[in-house]
Amino acid sequence: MMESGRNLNLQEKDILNKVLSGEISIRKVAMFVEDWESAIKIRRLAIEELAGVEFENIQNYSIDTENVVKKNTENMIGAVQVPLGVAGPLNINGEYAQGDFYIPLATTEGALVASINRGSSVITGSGGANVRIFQNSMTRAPVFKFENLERTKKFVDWVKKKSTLEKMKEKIKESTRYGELLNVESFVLGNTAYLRFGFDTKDAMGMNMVTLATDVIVDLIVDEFGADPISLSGNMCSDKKPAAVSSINGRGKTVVAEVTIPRDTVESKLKCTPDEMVEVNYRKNLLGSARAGSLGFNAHAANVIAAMYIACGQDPAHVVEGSYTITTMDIDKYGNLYCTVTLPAVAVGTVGGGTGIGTQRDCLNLLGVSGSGEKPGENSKKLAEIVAASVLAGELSLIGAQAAGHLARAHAKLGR
Ligand SMILES: CC(C)(COP(=O)([O-])OP(=O)([O-])OC[C@H]1O[C@@H](n2cnc3c(N)ncnc32)[C@H](O)[C@@H]1OP(=O)([O-])[O-])[C@@H](O)C(=O)NCCC(=O)NCCSC(=O)C[C@@](C)(O)CC(=O)[O-]
Ligand SMILES: NC(=O)C1=CN([C@@H]2O[C@H](COP(=O)(O)OP(=O)(O)OC[C@H]3O[C@@H](n4cnc5c(N)ncnc54)[C@H](OP(=O)(O)O)[C@@H]3O)[C@@H](O)[C@H]2O)C=CC1
Repeated sequence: MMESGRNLNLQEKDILNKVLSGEISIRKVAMFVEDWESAIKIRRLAIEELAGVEFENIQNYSIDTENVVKKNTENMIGAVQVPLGVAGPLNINGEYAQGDFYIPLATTEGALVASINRGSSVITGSGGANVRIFQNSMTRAPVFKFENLERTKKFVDWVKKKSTLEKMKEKIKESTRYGELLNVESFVLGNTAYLRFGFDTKDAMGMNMVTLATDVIVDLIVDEFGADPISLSGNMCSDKKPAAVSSINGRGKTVVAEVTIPRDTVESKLKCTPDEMVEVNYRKNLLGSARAGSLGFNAHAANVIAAMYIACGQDPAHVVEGSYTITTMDIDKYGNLYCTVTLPAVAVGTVGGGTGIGTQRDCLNLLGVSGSGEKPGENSKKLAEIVAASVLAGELSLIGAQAAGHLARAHAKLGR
């Protein structure tokens, strides 16, 4: 356990004083000390002085800071901890995820882990969740401006040519070993054109990878067509913002999970009937979301996705895309409950980003997906399937609780 305390050597004291006097900026502390731990300690003590607070906890952590300060977190001063719960076993019959899984959930919302645990037990007792990935394409969309419509049209026609796509595919080899350009779609608004590039990023979630790859493609476009690039990201991607384009066309992995739950299991485990659940799903998730103008038609996909993403070192901002989830519930011909969740945009990786940090790596290891897959891409697909099955568990339990009239009771008992 790292506890870099308040003891400073003479050199560190001198630098702290210079930070406090404004001679050295917080950002540049690392340039004046021998190791990154000293820099973290000096910054934290400086912030204590400047803000008039005394930290009691953030200095205690087990993170290997060398990699974190280089790759993840600028101006590091410590770490916050999020409690980790586990749900499961959750039985999954996916193409990549097969068998029983224990789901790591980093959350402070009482009743959430219990809910996913209940959903997992219902799914596992019903023979498991079937899961399939229907699309795999991480997007980045630069924006270009043209002097007039004629030139805009010429640009879009040029982009459509097979030979242009081939050149772009070749060009990105300058920037990535694993990334592959799959396709490009053009969107026009007046004299502005957006190119929405789709990439296979293998085991990386891929946003850094595709940003760098798109940058070299933009160089090619400038050289070969002479277009005026306005921004490397023009929001048609659409990264970390709710957008119909990502919900409809998909972004990252598009994943669907299904389960059929026997009527008596619904009654004994979820304390309601399949018919009551279908009614709640229809009037709440479908009609209620439509009336609200929502892009998501689910109960709390974001809850499950946030807890898993934080546990597994994913970028939590991509919870936005996770919330496009659509939940369906029907009664099959035997009177059992048939439930599906469709997640159009799951942005997950098992290499890069926060996946290398020790505690997050432990969670990925728990799921058997840390690092590169045996065949690159297999681990991130397995993780995406596990995320979808976990969302299915969360939907079943919460809709069950609302159908049984247990939502408030559960949160009164477990959440306060
Ligand atoms: C809380 C339960 C699960 C109780 O559910 P229950 O059926 O009354 O509890 P039970 O004691 O009969 O236990 C049934 C199973 O639940 C699990 N379970 C039960 N308790 C625990 C526990 N302490 N720790 C771990 N697992 C637990 C466990 O799997 C257990 O099976 P067993 O192990 O006994 O064979 C249920 O009422 C429930 O799921 N409620 C919904 C809670 C929920 O999903 N909250 C999520 C947050 S809500 C929110 O943020 C979004 C919202 C609501 O605003 C969105 C919207 O608009 O809808
Ligand atoms: N830059 C941006 O605009 C944005 C960045 N982010 C951040 O980006 C980070 C995630 O980006 P991401 O690109 O996933 O991660 P990294 O930038 O960490 O890149 C992943 C690296 O892993 C290498 N790699 C090794 N093995 C594999 C494998 N099996 N499959 C794929 N790649 C492999 C790739 O090499 P190579 O490239 O040579 O193939 C790549 O360089 C997160 O920290 C996130 O917060 C989020 C949103 C936007």
